[in-house]
Amino acid sequence: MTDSGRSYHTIGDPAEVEAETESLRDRRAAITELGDALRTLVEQAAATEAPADELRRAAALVREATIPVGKQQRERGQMPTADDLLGGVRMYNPVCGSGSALAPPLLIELGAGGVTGSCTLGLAYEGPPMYAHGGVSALLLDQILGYATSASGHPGMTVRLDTEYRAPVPLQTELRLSAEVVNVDGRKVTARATIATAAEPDRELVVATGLFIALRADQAIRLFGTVLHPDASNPAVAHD
Ligand SMILES: CCCCCCCCCC(=O)SCCNC(=O)CCNC(=O)[C@H](O)C(C)(C)COP(=O)(O)OP(=O)(O)OC[C@H]1O[C@@H](n2cnc3c(N)ncnc32)[C@H](O)[C@@H]1OP(=O)(O)O
Repeated sequence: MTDSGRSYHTIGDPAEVEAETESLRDRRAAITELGDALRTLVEQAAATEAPADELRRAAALVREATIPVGKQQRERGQMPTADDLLGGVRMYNPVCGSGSALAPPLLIELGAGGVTGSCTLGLAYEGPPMYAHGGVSALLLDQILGYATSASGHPGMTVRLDTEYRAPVPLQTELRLSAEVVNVDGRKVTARATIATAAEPDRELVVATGLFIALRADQAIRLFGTVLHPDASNPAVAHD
């Protein structure tokens, strides 16, 4: 989602996302700046035909860059301080996070009947020559399916992802994704998502159906422990 220069993984009305302090805003902007630089590096490294000495020079520069970035590292059980889990801000989400070198990033918008997404995949995501790796398509689809279930008020975890690859997904081409919830059966939520190109949005290249399960409180505690702090206000936890 982007507004006033922000570009990071968030869901919901930005006005409802917790008020950003000036320093948090600045830190998120810096995380996005680093993410942009990393994505450029990853893409150029996947496309480079530079000679060996230039590549070794680049490797030395990158190793140098890891020194300031590596100084203060969080551990697995700690959320990034720039994140707002319940507000939906996940700076390093590998699909949408503006701080992630892995994320295209996929930009997601909430609509009336579901969610839509857009991104362009570079050569770093290549599977078959000129086309996206099938696992990358599944990654994008799982994410947008998760958004659709959350946006419908039924967040959960993916337990099943059926993916039908009808045609290859072209690289360096603007893509359109969409997802909507098609069934809610207690804690089980089914959603459908598609990938198409922006030029031909009705031609479904990849179609996925995802089954999501809302976690019981005991499951959330077992899986996420102190990271999630499950309580009555946590919408990801089913209370039955
Ligand atoms: C901010 C918003 C954006 C968020 C985007 C996120 C998108 C990304 C989403 C993900 O990638 S989540 C990560 C990948 N998923 C996982 O790691 C989940 C791994 N699975 C589990 O940990 C457990 O399956 C889980 C805790 C979710 C559920 O526990 P159980 O497997 O014990 O299931 P449970 O006993 O609670 O069963 C609930 C119902 O689901 C059914 N079920 C569970 N797994 C199933 C399955 N694989 N296929 C079909 N049905 C399944 C189960 O049969 C049962 O049906 P009934 O109520 O009719 O008896």
